Amino acid sequence: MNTLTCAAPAKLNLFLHVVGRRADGYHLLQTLFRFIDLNDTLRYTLRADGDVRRVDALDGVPPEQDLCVRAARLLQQETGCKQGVDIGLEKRIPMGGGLGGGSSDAATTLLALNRLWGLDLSRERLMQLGLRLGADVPVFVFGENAFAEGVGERLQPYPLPEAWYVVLCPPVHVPTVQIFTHPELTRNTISMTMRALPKGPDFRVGRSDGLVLGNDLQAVACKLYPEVAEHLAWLAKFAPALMTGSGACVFAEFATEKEAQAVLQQLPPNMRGFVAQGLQQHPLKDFAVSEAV
Ligand SMILES: C[C@@](CO)(OP(=O)(O)O)[C@H](O)COP(=O)(O)OP(=O)(O)OC[C@H]1O[C@@H](n2ccc(N)nc2=O)[C@H](O)[C@@H]1O
Ligand SMILES: Nc1ncnc2c1ncn2[C@@H]1O[C@H](COP(=O)(O)OP(=O)(O)O)[C@@H](O)[C@H]1O
Repeated sequence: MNTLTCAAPAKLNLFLHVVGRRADGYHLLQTLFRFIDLNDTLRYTLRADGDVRRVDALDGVPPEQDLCVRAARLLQQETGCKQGVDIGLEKRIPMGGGLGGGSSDAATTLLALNRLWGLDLSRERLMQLGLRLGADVPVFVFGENAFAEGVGERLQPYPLPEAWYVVLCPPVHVPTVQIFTHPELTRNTISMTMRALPKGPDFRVGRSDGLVLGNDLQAVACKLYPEVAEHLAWLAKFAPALMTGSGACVFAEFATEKEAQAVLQQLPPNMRGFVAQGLQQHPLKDFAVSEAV
């Protein structure tokens, strides 16, 4: 086996609460991750000389900062592996939209090279390595829709119903760090247990009896980027609408693809968006093996 072609799916945060802050400044979150069927495609080809190379450029991301390259080099450092790889990336997930594309590319790289290089690291070990690359990486290695705590590394599977999403992409780039460091960010939402949430199959975005499940990063993002507020207001005419992650993308949930497409067709010409189906699990879920418990 010399090459592998693998998908890296996007995610939505179906809600996101900021419940505290760690001593190092990182924020403690509670969030619900859902994978969707918008993928980047990555192609890995073995190199015998030990080099890790991106074969096509990604706008605005120098190779040494590229999360795929960093993931591959981290694996080499940690395992002493002497093999290299050429990495091709077909980018479809909008960058900096809160859809987790960079993190997902990194997770897919860890999973794919673990196999291509024959490293045999466990899922848990790959998740630990992933966390060093970004707070969102572990869930993609975990491979299931999940309730996440901590900075996103404490994960419990959360099965979700079939659903379609209209996702709108406001034409702005929202830097994650700008939202998390904003003085007006609220950081004291009451923490809850997963048992307080509706049972997975009953979960509906914005319609969870008695519980307010929003995105605590949204108010600051809307203040700094009025385009985010405008896109939310348009989508909210059809169904409860929320921002994903630190933005800028916003989404609403629908029970059928037909309903979602009907909304997308009414999108004004100055707005961009797409329809995506919620996945039940990550396409590479079976690529890693968990440690025995
Ligand atoms: C907000 C979320 C929700 O899923 O998603 P995105 O909007 O990025 O998709 C994530 O927590 C983002 O995770 P990720 O994009 O991996 O962030 P990182 O690279 O680890 O962090 C970027 C910067 O954001 C701040 N940060 C990030 C995560 C966190 N829990 N607390 C923070 O304060 C830190 O200042 C950090 O330096
Ligand atoms: N392979 C990659 N794909 C996308 N972004 C990357 C990648 N490698 C590094 N980055 C950097 O990570 C930033 C965040 O990207 P991304 O994960 O797509 O968005 P978000 O964190 O908002 O979900 C990008 O703006 C880019 O500078």
